[in-house]
Amino acid sequence: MKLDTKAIRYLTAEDWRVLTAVEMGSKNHEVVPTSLIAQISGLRGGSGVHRSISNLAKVDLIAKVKNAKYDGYRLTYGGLDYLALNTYRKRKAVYSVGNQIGVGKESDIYVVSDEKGVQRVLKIHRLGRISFRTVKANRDYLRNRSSGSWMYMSRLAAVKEFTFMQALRDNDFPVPEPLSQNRHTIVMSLIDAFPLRQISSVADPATLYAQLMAMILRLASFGLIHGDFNEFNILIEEKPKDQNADETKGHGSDAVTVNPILIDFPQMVSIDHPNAEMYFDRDVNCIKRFFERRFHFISDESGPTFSDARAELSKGGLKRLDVEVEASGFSKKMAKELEKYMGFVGATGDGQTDESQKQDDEEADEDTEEEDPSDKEIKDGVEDVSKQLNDQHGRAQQSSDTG
Ligand SMILES: Nc1ncnc2c1ncn2[C@@H]1O[C@H](COP(=O)(O)OP(=O)(O)OP(=O)(O)O)[C@@H](O)[C@H]1O
Repeated sequence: MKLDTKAIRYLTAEDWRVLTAVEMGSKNHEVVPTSLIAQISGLRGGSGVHRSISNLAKVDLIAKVKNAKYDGYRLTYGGLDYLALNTYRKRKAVYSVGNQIGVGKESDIYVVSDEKGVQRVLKIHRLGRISFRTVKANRDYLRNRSSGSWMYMSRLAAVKEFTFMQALRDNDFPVPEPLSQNRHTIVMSLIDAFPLRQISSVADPATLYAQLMAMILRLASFGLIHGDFNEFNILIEEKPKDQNADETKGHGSDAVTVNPILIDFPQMVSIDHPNAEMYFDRDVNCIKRFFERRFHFISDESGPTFSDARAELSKGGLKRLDVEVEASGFSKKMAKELEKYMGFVGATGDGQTDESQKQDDEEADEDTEEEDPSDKEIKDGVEDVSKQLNDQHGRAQQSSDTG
């Protein structure tokens, strides 16, 4: 679905209250009865509630659902988008929404501006929008999920991305600046660069290759494995070597430095994760394979191994970011829930070969029974996340399940 902001300026204060009420009601009702919407919004009795409900339904921010027992409404992704945008507007994080610049498998990327006209990136997570082609085993499971459970998973993905981006940025990793997070979305700085995937040649592949391998190892030294390190998730920023250099020298091989920027880490895991070694090797091999195919570059060295990664970690002296993120907003419980989902959709990264995809599908198959989250779990989860989101600023949560 597309983000269509046309209707946003026509919503009245009452419409916003009703939209918020539908969201709140969704926490424990898959279909929110009209009477509950009226009650939560505090607009009881007047014709206002009904007018707002019909306004919101007309522009698809809520949708009418006929239940066996009663009729009611559910929030749509459009409604959730509007609520997030309204929060950003109040926080002065986003003033206007511009063009869509990216469509990921499960996200939409927009350029937005703040009040001063500074451009930023709004990333909207849309889990559940997977390509059913790639999902063999769990097709029915996925189709039968309620929209609320997708929204919940999308929130988890946004919280994960924001928490990791903050931790990485704080430790001088080249990632966009995380600016704000709300619901299923994040706002980050705009990187003026192309994905590695779109780059047909580089002046010095050996240097870029070494930079990328060093980044994989440096992540490990902080306790992290990326898990999806590939040409889609790395932007290549080219900067003149000497900012004051004479422009007439042009941008030949000596005139630019090449900075890889990591923009996406949907599968980042701890180096202590049971599959850490597999993820690590896959990251290394992804880059090797890409450099060979695209730049016909083969390194003399075999590339870092998982024991190199472990050795980096045991040098010590650095923070354990895998532990830090758990304490600062993305708990182990949230990680597990998101991982379950990833297992279901076989969402194992852009850079994977068919073979490993097949393997993952088989693994997901075996786990089907056990991994079906109940409605209760989903509801509890929604509450957890709302709490997390409310608490997010400035508080390092003591997670009870860090052990
Ligand atoms: N901060 C940013 N600055 C500039 N461009 C960005 C930024 N973030 C994302 N993009 C653009 O949007 C595209 C998709 O972004 P991203 O990889 O984060 O989405 P995704 O849904 O995770 O994609 P997929 O799962 O298909 O890899 C990127 O390839 C890039 O071109």
